[in-house]
Amino acid sequence: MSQRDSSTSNGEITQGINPLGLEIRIIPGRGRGVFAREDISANILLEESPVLPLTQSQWEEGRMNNTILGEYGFCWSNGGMAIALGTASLFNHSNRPNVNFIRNTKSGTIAFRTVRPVSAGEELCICYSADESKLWFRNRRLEMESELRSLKDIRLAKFVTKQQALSNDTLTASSESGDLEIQSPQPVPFTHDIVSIPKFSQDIPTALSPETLGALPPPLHSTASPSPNTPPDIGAAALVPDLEWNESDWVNVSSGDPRAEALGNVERVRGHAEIDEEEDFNAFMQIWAVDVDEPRTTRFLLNFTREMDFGESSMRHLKRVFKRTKADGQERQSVALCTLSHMSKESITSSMATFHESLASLVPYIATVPTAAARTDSELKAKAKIWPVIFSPSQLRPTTSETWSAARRAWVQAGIQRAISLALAAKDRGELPIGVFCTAQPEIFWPSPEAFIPPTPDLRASSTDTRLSTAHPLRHSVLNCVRSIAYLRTVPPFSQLQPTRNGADYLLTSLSLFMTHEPCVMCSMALLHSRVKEVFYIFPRSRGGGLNGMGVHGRKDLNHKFQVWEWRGELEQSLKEALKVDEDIAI
Ligand SMILES: C[S@@+](CC[C@H](N)C(=O)[O-])C[C@H]1O[C@@H](n2cnc3c(N)ncnc32)[C@H](O)[C@@H]1O
Repeated sequence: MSQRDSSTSNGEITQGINPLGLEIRIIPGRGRGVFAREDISANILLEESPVLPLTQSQWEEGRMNNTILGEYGFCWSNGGMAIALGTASLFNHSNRPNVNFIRNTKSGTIAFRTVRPVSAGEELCICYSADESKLWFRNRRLEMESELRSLKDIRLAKFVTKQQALSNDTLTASSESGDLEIQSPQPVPFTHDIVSIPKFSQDIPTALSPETLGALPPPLHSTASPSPNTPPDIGAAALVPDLEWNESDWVNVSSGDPRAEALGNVERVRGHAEIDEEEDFNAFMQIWAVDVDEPRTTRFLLNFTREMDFGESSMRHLKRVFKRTKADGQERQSVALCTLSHMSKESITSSMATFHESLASLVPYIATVPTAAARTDSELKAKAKIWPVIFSPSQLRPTTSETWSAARRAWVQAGIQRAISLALAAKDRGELPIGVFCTAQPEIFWPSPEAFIPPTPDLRASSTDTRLSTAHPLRHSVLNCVRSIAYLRTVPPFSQLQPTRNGADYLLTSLSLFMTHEPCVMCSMALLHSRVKEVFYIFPRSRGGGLNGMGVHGRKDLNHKFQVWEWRGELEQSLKEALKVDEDIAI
């Protein structure tokens, strides 16, 4: 860390007054730290610090994490943060702390107690987090180390002068052999000569303009009139003439309707994340738990778990208390505490003892519990035998459209038919027979507003593949469609709409896409970046597909997920032949 100036004008460190005579000292690489001047026994109250509590919105809106206060905040109630006043706010972190802290949100104080005997001269440390990845100063150090490593690589690539190589040698040696536990690397000397950045040639335009970008044809679903300067379709987005999109095709189809009989269903294409999630639903994890015979003790324990901030997200599905009947007919209550990585057994034991004497004799043990909530009655019963969990039927994902209303299935079929018409029209023009139709889901099908950003109404685009006519390898139908929607959003009426929510006017946010063919990996990623809501396609690819193949739509390591459905309706053989694409060309 950068060393904070904590000394007075005459160079001495400012010492607070405290009954135990704790001393503040500067430690290289850590700033200030608090030290014991004398031996201190275990379980001694070092300080009861009053705090400055800040609500979650005060903390976030004030961007406190980006200020110096971000390094001093303690998690507080309701997502808020608190700054402890007093010497205790200078306790550094150790993963084997000798000091424990208990927050009391009612009195607005934090009590700091020794967890074991501390010798004179020892630094007093608390544990900021058992999860190393949450220690911001460690992350900073790792970043600096990686910068050092890349400097070394550059040097090996002979981009650095002999003199610079010497200075880097010194740096690298100190970072590799130094005490990485606490030492930050020395600052890296800045040199302009390590890599030379090529300058842009004068020929490259510095600003993008309509001339350099090329213009698009007029939007087909908007009332905007073409600008007189707009050249005819140059194939940039290949908007095709708008076909009739007639609500009456689907809106009145009800289950008794003979038209409903002829509707094809769609089946969910599950990505990797959904498959993993399914496995998680039947998996188990381990937590710390304690057994209690006295209901009164359970109440103290529940207060303790609240004070300790044990509301971890990975345990929200678990009921905190598991009531069991012992062989002698007496009731025993098992209480879930926290995950194994959240806190060590020793820290829990000492914290319980500090919290209340009735908890001092409890011994945490490892309990095996379900990793997820129950989605069905039978899951609820089966999991309750291991550890009771909450009931969450909404997490049961439909795998087919069989349970959807006839109108919704008719809407899907209309979208699919539209994509087929587009593909056939493209084939007539000598293009690959691939069609895409993008539209907003009608309001009657919207899920609950909290779970969904409402789509821009009436925003639609139809597109086809234009790789052949433009001799442009990137003019895939999906990319053309994304380009069209991007353009439509820049012209009236869509450019004049106020987004209902932040991000609601971003590309394909909450829109649905109907396609004849499963998109390739590039197009699947474009859909992901565009925030599409759902994709329906007819033909999976045998290889190179981004959805059925690579599962791009459901990866945990990507920042957006969307649903994918394969259409399983009847298609005439002649139509299948007409829509065949040579995957060697089209991938
Ligand atoms: C709450 S403050 C502790 C007091 C701080 N050392 C000071 O001088 O004000 C937290 C900051 O101390 C530093 N720190 C705490 N524990 C550390 C450790 N184990 N190793 C390196 N730096 C540490 C980090 O810069 C962290 O952001």
